[in-house]
Amino acid sequence: MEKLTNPEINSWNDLIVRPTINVDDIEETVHEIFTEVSHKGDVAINKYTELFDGVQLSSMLVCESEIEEAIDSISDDLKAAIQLAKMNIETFHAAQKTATIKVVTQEGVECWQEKKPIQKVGLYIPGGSAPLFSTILMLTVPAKLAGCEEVVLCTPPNKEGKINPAILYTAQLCGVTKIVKVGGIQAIAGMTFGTETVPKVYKIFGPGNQFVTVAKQLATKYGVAIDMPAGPSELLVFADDSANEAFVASDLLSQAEHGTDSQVILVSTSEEMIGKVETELVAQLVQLPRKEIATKAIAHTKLIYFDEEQTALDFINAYGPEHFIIAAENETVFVNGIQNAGSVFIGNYTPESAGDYASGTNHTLPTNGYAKQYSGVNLDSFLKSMTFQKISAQGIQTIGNAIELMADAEGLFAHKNAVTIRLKSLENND
Ligand SMILES: NC(=O)c1ccc[n+]([C@@H]2O[C@H](COP(=O)([O-])OP(=O)(O)OC[C@H]3O[C@@H](n4cnc5c(N)ncnc54)[C@H](O)[C@@H]3O)[C@@H](O)[C@H]2O)c1
Ligand SMILES: N[C@H](CO)Cc1c[nH]c[nH+]1
Ligand SMILES: [Zn+2]
Repeated sequence: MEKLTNPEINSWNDLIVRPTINVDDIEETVHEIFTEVSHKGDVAINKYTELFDGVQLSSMLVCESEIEEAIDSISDDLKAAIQLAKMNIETFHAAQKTATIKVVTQEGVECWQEKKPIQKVGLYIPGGSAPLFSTILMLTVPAKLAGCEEVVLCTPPNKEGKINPAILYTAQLCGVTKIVKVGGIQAIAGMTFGTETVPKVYKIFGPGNQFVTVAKQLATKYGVAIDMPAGPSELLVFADDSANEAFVASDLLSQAEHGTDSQVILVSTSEEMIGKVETELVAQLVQLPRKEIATKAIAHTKLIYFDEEQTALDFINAYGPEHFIIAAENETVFVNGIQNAGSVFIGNYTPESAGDYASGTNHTLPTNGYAKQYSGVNLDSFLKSMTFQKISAQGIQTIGNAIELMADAEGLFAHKNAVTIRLKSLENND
């Protein structure tokens, strides 16, 4: 952990760098695997599953009996919890539906915009260090609400070639019909190029480690869209003296336990609170089953003191955290002033875990500062906006001359002529 006091603005660029592996090294591996999967399909996928996941699979596809077995093995309490979360996520995402926008811009010129589902989508569900079945809810619920026709789910198998039962239960609950046992770069490559078993999709969604995130970014070069770079988890908490240090430490550890490359940061205008949280972190850390992972993540934690709330807020906006918790007396300043964050959690009783699982918001969010330009997954992520227009004879007479003049000025005669020919035809009929 590093403690900093009023860091100068010219040092912020260094402070906001995430503890990630060198992307250049990963890029080389990603390129290699993409090339091989594009040429050899399933053979290449199986090779990399054996290499990275340590298992040789007889079939990549999850079969019906595996799903039935999984359903039987999940407790009723867990099933009820998953169903409650699904209901809240559905309620929140269904409310994001918008009506068609229809406007008559000039008499006889009618324009409208409608949303259409992306027909084929691929969902990546992380499974390397923890089976994130909650991510299935976050991705399938909006995909189904949007009306996507083909939904394929990829997730890595364990060393026995199996998928965690909670992943299978949640997938069938959400109506996923194709579950492929493949993870990491090879999964993203499969959904990018299509193989004998993995369908090619139009857009890939979902979080993952740095290998997955770099692979998703490369997929865009091959014409596949992605939701956003959603890599190793991050949390930034602003806490003043009104915060509860035990709550703050528990939140920071909740994201630190995701992976050794997670980053959690505390920003405060109270030196006393920083000290209290530090003590709590040490006390709570030793009790965690995943303390080895969390300890490594906490090693790159920064505890930053600022004299002024406004400077603290400026720093937070420069950092652009995936998750931002506000535990402050003056919470409105932060709620109104935050510009760059994936998801915001307000007050002492809003743990980040609530958004991870069950409050209703989506947990697939931009990391590594991408909250400055990307939104988290939402209903619109699964839709495209299409525009339509219908112009009457009267309408083309109203705007035709403007089009002719503009086309002429751009030196595009054929554009101009497409209007002129119609105007002349109308004149001749008069
Ligand atoms: N930003 C978000 O919205 C969000 C949400 C949930 C989780 N996450 C993050 O997702 C990540 C999940 O990571 P994970 O590792 O547990 O699961 P994962 O499924 O993303 O990755 C596991 C796969 O990585 C591949 N792999 C492992 N080592 C490799 C190597 N050396 N070279 C090439 N490929 C390799 C393997 O194929 C393996 O199947 C965590 O970092 C977590 O913080 C982010
Ligand atoms: N915190 C993760 C997003 O960064 C999501 C998650 C899933 N399960 C638990 N947490
Ligand atoms: Zn989490």
